[in-house]
Amino acid sequence: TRARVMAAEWGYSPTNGPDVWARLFPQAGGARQSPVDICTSIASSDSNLEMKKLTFAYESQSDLRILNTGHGWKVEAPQSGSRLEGGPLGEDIYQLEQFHCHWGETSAEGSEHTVDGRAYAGELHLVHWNTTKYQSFAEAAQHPDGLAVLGVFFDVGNESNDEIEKIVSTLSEIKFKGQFTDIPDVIDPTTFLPSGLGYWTYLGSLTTPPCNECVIWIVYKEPITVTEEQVTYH
Ligand SMILES: NS(=O)(=O)c1ccc(NCc2ccco2)cc1
Ligand SMILES: [Zn+2]
Repeated sequence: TRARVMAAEWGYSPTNGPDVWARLFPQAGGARQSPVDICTSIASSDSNLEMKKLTFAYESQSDLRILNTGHGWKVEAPQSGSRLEGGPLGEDIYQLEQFHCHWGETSAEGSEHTVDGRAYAGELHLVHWNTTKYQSFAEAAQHPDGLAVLGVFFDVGNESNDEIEKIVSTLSEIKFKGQFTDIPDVIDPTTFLPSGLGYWTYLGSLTTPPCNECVIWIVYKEPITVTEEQVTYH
């Protein structure tokens, strides 16, 4: 049926894009949908967040599987030894499940969140789930505090990012949606994070179908620098 075809083919065109996602993914019409435009003038600084520092600890992994999602790349990186906690996350521990990026046709746009109306060239998402309260990623994605996603903006500059290079250097092997390959290099997700650890946080959702309203968003203020080649389709 049309419903099945639609569910398989959500995208970003006028006929299958965000404006019609709610027809098949009811949560897309909800009250806490992501992405949002971050208006820095009304973002309030919350003293308790400073009290309880956000801390993270990741493992380095090799032979991670990278998938062409049709909208960018996704690296499956379940890390039982990883921990994200503190800041807006209360007393719960969140564990890394995967990381992926959103980018555009040109480096003029591509990020999902915008800051005072400004889009960045792209955006990296490190997706974590609440292992204190839930038994699996899929279960956590059904609850308002189930996931925590770290967002890092990509700024285009002259220096390439060595860790991102390890990832995008494999894309020539997975030119088509659904293809995957293994990244031989050792990847340490810590290296994706900017040096300045200031962030904005809000309660939101998955930014793509099924658009579950289950994400505590933590978006770093400082972008990381990548080259044009590292953040555009080619
Ligand atoms: N861009 S994002 O970080 O908000 C994001 C978007 C979609 C998923 N999908 C993973 C999923 C959860 C339940 C069913 O499928 C995961 C993360
Ligand atoms: Zn994402």
